[in-house]
Amino acid sequence: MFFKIKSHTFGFLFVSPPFQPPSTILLCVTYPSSEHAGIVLSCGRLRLFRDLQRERRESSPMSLSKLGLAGRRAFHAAAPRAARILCLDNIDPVCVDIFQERGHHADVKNKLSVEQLHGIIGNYDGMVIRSATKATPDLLAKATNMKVIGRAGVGIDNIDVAEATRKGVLVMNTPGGNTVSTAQLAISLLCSAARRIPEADISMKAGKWERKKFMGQELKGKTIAIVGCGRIGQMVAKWAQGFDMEVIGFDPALPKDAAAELGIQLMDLPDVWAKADFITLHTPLTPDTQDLVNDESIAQMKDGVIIVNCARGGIINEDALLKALNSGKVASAALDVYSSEPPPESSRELLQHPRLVCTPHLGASTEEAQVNVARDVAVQMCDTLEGKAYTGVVNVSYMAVANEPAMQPYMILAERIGKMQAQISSSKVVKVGLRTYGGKAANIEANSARQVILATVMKGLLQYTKECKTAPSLINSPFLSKEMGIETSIDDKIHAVLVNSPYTNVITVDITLEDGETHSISGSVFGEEPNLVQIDNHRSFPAFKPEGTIVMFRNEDRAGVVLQVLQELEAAEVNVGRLNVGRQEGELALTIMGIDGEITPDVMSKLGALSAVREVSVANLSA
Ligand SMILES: NC(=O)C1=CN([C@@H]2O[C@H](COP(=O)(O)OP(=O)(O)OC[C@H]3O[C@@H](n4cnc5c(N)ncnc54)[C@H](O)[C@@H]3O)[C@@H](O)[C@H]2O)C=CC1
Ligand SMILES: O=C(O)C(=O)COP(=O)(O)O
Repeated sequence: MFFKIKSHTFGFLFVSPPFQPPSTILLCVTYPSSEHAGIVLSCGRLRLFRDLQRERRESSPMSLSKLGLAGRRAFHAAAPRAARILCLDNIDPVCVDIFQERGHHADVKNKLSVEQLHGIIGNYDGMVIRSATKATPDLLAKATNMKVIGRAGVGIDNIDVAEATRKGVLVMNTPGGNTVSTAQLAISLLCSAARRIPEADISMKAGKWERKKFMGQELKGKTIAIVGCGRIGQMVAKWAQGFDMEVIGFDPALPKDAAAELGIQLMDLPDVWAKADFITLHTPLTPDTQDLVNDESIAQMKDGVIIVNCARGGIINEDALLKALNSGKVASAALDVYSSEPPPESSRELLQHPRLVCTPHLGASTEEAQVNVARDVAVQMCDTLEGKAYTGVVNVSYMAVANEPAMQPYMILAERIGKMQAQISSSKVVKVGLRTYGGKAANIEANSARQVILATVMKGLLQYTKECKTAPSLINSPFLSKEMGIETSIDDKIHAVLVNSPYTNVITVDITLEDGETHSISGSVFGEEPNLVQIDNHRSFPAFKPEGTIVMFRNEDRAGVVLQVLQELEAAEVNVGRLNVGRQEGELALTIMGIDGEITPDVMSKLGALSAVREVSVANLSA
């Protein structure tokens, strides 16, 4: 292989792509300007570069900074060094201190109307909220600079996560910081309901002394059901065991043996309802948990059951609960959360029910929990805005992998293959299949790496898909692809043509067009340098750097055909900087050239009109 050639006039010239010395070569130096467009032709016969690619390059002079960091670029380049953060919902001051220490600007606004919030949200790169602010599609539409929403707490049901994802906004929460406080409130409410403390308190304050009226019950020996055995549920389980309660539970994500180690006997919901003396809810509010406690489930419960909800309003159907309290089926209930907060006037009957204990969403309202979540959210958001870590991100699982330096060349390659696939396709792409193979510094066969690569391919592809109305990013491209009905898949098998190839890593992107046509492009990273190594089933395809504007066509493999193309380009003052030809016995050749600047549709039609040339396409692969 030639990498550089000594020239008396120019010193060392780097040869790019690396050039395998054939029997005869003709070397000429051209000027990369339109003034000298086509000067290569004046040197006469051009010996075409062929079969260069099947050689591994273990090192490359190209640096990552020269390549540009695709992953970081996708999220951070647009973020200013000093981000502007809006802190809402009475967040603890430690949050602002951390943003300021880290060189960011934080504004605290605790009394904004929805209109006022809509008016200013566009100025901010980040927003910190608790449960009061609703991140609705309307708000997100106005949050044109938003990069990350930080929930200082656990529940994200007040954030339209799908819409945030579509807009390329990361959503993060801070689970853990308020676990102890919320579990403590759940146990407090349990005890309050079991011993009727609030009722007795009201009676005493009314000047009464009613010792017989408030008979309660012991927790010892009773069965408590934990629905949702995550952080809070597990802590409640541990403390309930301290009261000598028998703990049963339901959580589809918790393995049975892990539950057994925690002393929780897992069972299906109908058994949970039937066996429990006390039920405490600790799931997020999701379509699965909405109205989980309803007329039907209450009917399956023991008479006199006590229900506690410190998780989310909406998990209990409030009408069903009121009926059950009135009938005595539910002996008492304790609520910290409501389907609408603050609860409307229509909830009065429930809230004033003598056997309902209620608190105004206080689970996380302790000094300790508020400092914890405010500190965690600020650190997490700073780390993310600075591209250092992605802790707590709930809507995109692969950001940390996308940020690894070793992934950057693969992401550049993936994005450019995606761009190329979209631009050379004659109709809409309906399916995209990814195959990855090998990798050294980065294991591109790992599931998370494949997700990053696929998202990056789709980011590039959607940029050139006219049906895509939202700017694609690493964050939203999987979501947008799904929304646009583009089916994506990951396959383990290497492309048939590349079996036994010497490449140590390969990314292949197979696409299917709406008319059923299929295309495949493979690339490989040599050292840190992305290269295209395969297009469709073309054997002996020359490695080609996917950069700048490239023109590609199939042509009859005979003297003068490429020359005709070059002459057309010369006439249009288009300078050809790179040119490779892949040949295949008895078939059309595949010519790929890198040109300076743009090529007009008119010139493209002229190339297309050449009788020995077929399927001319152009792709802009600039960063
Ligand atoms: N009242 C308050 O101030 C607070 C309320 N919360 C609420 O508590 C919830 C739980 O918080 P953490 O324990 O920290 O979250 P977590 O994520 O650690 O635990 C939630 C558990 O619920 C389980 N789950 C999900 N869907 C389920 C279903 N359909 N049935 C049964 N289990 C299901 C999950 O597998 C997970 O184990 C939060 O989502 C939030 O809504 C959290 C903090 C404070
Ligand atoms: O963390 C949660 O999910 C909570 O519900 C706490 O809500 P808050 O931050 O106190 O409004």
